[in-house]
Amino acid sequence: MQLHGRCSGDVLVAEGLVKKFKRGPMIGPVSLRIGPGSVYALIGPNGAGKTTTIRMILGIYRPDAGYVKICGVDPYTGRGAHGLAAYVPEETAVYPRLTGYEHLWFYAGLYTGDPGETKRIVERAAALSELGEALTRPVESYSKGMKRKLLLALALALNTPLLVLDEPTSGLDVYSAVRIRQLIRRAAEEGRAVLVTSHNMLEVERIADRVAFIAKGRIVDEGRPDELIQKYGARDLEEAFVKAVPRQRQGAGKG
Ligand SMILES: Nc1ncnc2c1ncn2[C@@H]1O[C@H](COP(=O)(O)OP(=O)(O)OP(=O)(O)O)[C@@H](O)[C@H]1O
Repeated sequence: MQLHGRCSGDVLVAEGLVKKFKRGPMIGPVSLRIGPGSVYALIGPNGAGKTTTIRMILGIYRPDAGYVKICGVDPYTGRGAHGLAAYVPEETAVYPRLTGYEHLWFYAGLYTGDPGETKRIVERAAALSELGEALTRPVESYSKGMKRKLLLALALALNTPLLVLDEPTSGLDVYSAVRIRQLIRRAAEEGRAVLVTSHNMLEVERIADRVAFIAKGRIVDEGRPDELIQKYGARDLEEAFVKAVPRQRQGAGKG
């Protein structure tokens, strides 16, 4: 597998990102960087601002302050950003009437205009999904976990420098979760930069090279899992997180 030579230096640079919701809290400022070959985990309580941060990074929300560069390109203005990031949101959105294969062809075709490359992505995603014959059935017949596996397999099969996975293993059975974690590590070994959110601390300890604790819309601490565990005198990352983010600092604050 070819490394992602399209980026020199960090794949993702996010600097001082702020989002102020009209009727809601202020998220940020948030800054983070992810280099090629690295898995970066955002950990935080419900409502801390993880998904909002991801949406700003991907150009879905325009930040009120700060900037994002993916391989040097601003994803909001869009010019040259196509094909730089693959994203699996927390809520799995699929077209119910399309079969699994039709989904793969549709999204792979959006990613690349090249028919040969589209076919390679579809074949790779089909194999990674392990959905077998089910890929010929409409997605409305899939379980929640099967839909998730389909979209994860597609994102893993795309050759984007940045891979963003919002709670990737949520709702997956143990075997599938173990496999997805292996595939996330493999994606990093292939040179991709991976941004994940997770509420599963054991998972984060296993897959992440760096971790950020986020609370009330801000990054409270950041480092390698072992560094954070040591810094907080904790037995594991879960304990370090609970020490770093006391309960009253959980959700995002009002702007
Ligand atoms: N479109 C919106 N309008 C107003 N407020 C919003 C909007 N989207 C998110 N928020 C608020 O911003 C805060 C952060 O939400 P966000 O979805 O980023 O949290 P999260 O860390 O991803 O949470 P979870 O772990 O529950 O998925 C919450 O208080 C949420 O209510």
